[in-house]
Amino acid sequence: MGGFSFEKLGQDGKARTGVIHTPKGDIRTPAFMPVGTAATVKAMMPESVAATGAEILLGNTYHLMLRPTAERINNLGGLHKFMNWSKPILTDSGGFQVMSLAGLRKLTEEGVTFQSHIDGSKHHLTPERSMEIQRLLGSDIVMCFDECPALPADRDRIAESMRLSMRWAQRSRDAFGDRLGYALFGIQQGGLEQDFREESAEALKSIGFDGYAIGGLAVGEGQDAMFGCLDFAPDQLPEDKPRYLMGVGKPDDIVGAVKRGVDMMDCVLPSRSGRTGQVFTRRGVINIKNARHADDPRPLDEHCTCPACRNYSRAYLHHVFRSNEMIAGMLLTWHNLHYFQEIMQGMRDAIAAGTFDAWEADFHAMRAQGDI
Ligand SMILES: CCOC(=O)Nc1nc2cc3nc(NC)[nH]c3cc2c(=O)[nH]1
Ligand SMILES: [Zn+2]
Repeated sequence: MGGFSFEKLGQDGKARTGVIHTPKGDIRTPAFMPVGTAATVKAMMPESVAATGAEILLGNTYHLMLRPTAERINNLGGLHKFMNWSKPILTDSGGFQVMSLAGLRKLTEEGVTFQSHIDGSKHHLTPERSMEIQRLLGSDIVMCFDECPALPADRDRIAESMRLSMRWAQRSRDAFGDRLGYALFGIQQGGLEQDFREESAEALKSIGFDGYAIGGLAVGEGQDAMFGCLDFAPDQLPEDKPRYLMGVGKPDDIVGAVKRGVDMMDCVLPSRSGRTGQVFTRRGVINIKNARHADDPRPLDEHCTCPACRNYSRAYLHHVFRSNEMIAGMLLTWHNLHYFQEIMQGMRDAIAAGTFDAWEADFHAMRAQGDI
């Protein structure tokens, strides 16, 4: 079984396209990862997720450690077998979700103690425990245990938090050890500050990782500030390793990030929106709940080849959504995930052909059109 490697196949400006080779399969980049929080991409069967074109999905350490626990999943053969997904899985380290979901948190040099949002039980996460949990799950791409500071934060707080994350990155690396075929990604922090981001990148490079994530963004700073940071942060990271931007995002966020050198992203948006009736299309967003769809015989998107667009009218989707039928979330999630993968495929092809700028112009022009 081979190891883990990143093969760059093309570049257009700062945008790159390539393949991440892993023992569980190849991941073509730029790649979008659906989020499978509780060992399921909500409202989707795993084979449906694969049918959308997804080649890797994300699992959440915080949720799985609380329920059903990493030990139970390990005893049952690991997360791939447990959730019937044989392709690569990336798991987060839990730090970000502890700070955003758990109760009664206490952050120290050692790690984080917190109360479960499910039953109030007390738990402790450290870099070492996070590595153990992700190993028990059988994760193919393991993330360092980090701390993501809530914005806005002053420079001293950002520097202090980043330096803690860098000490935790070293401890994560030491605890991860050498696991052939499995990857450990470091996470750059430093807020929107170019000097702190540089210091963080240097620290991560001196430790050495299989991939480098850009953390601390998509936390309310807004697209302009995020793109401003992405105008320099990816270039601070090794150019021969995958760059992963967490928690992004809307279609135009994704395009802007790839344009600036990002290779991988994850976001709950397409799946969560699918369940709330928000539909993403090449010409903009449709809110299927709106009464104006009640008699509309057209598909969501006449060019889309997903099951929702091939077999159902907007009128039907409006009806089942309004009736709170499960099929609504299933079909709208499937469409959104399919559309997000279509954006990624379009960018991979355009970067390989050296036509990214034209592709991007067309992407934005299509969305400018009014009523959809
Ligand atoms: C997914 C791997 O990330 C981690 O293990 N830590 C981490 N996760 C983040 C998730 C984020 N989601 C958003 N917006 C929706 N911003 C995020 C930042 C981080 C982060 O800094 N660090
Ligand atoms: Zn569709």
